[in-house]
Amino acid sequence: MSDERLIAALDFHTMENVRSLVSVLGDRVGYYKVGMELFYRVGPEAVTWLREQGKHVFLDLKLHDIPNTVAGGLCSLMCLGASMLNVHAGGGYTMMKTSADRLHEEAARLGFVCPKLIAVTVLTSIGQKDWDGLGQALPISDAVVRYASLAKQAGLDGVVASPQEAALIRKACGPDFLIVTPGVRPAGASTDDQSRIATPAAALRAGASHLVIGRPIRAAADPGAAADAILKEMETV
Ligand SMILES: O=c1ccn([C@@H]2O[C@H](COP(=O)(O)O)[C@@H](O)[C@H]2O)c(=O)[nH]1
Repeated sequence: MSDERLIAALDFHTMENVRSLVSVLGDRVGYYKVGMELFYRVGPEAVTWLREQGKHVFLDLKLHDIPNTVAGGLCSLMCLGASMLNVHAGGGYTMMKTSADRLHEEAARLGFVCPKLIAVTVLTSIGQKDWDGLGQALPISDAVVRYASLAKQAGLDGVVASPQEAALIRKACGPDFLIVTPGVRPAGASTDDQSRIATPAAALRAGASHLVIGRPIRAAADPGAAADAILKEMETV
C-alpha cells in the first residue's frame, strides 16, 4: 500500500505521460504533485483526473503576488479539490495571513474541506553561491526558519523547505507543522539542479512530514522498482 508521506512529482507536459506513470506506480503512490509544467499546459484536468483515480494532489503553483491577488487565486484553485496548495513565503506575512484567512472563509462558505496551505521558504535549488548573489544577510538556514515561523504565525499549515533545514524548522514550529521537502535523492543518485539535498531516510529522520520526489522515480529505467526502493528506505524511519 502507499505511504502518504511520499509525493511523486508529475513534471510532464502531457496527460499521456501522467496516465502512464500513475498506472505503472499503481497503489505504491497515493499522493502526486502537479506543478507548473503540467498545469500550465494541461490545466485543471491534471488535478481532476488524479482525484478521479482516488489520488491526493499537491498543486504546487507557488503563488507570489500582492495579498488580494494571491488570496483570490487560491480560492479559485481550491475548487479543483487538491489537498495542498502553496504560496511563496517571500510574499510576506500580510500576503500569507490574507491568503490563509480568505481560503478558510471561502472553504467554509462553499462547504469544502479546506486544503492545507504551505509556504515555499528558500528553493532547494539555491546553493550558497546563488544565495550570496541575492545579497541576503542571513545564512540560508536562518532565513528558512524565519520564513517558516512567519508562515506559522500567519496561520499556514506548513512549509516547503530542504531536508537540510527540517530539524531546525521542526524545533521552531512544533510537531504538527507540515515540512514538505523536495531535494530528496537516494544515495548515489544524480543531484540534477538541486543543491540542498538529503536521502529519503535522512529527510524523515530530520523531521520532514512529506518527501517530494520527481526525477529519481519518473526518470528511472524502472519507476516501479525505484519507488519500491524509496518506500523500503522510508519504512526504516
Ligand atoms: O524548493 C523547491 C520547491 C519545489 N520543488 C519542486 O519539487 C520537485 C522536485 O523534483 P525532483 O525531480 O525530485 O528534483 C519539482 O517539481 C520542483 O518544482 C523543488 O524542487 N524545490
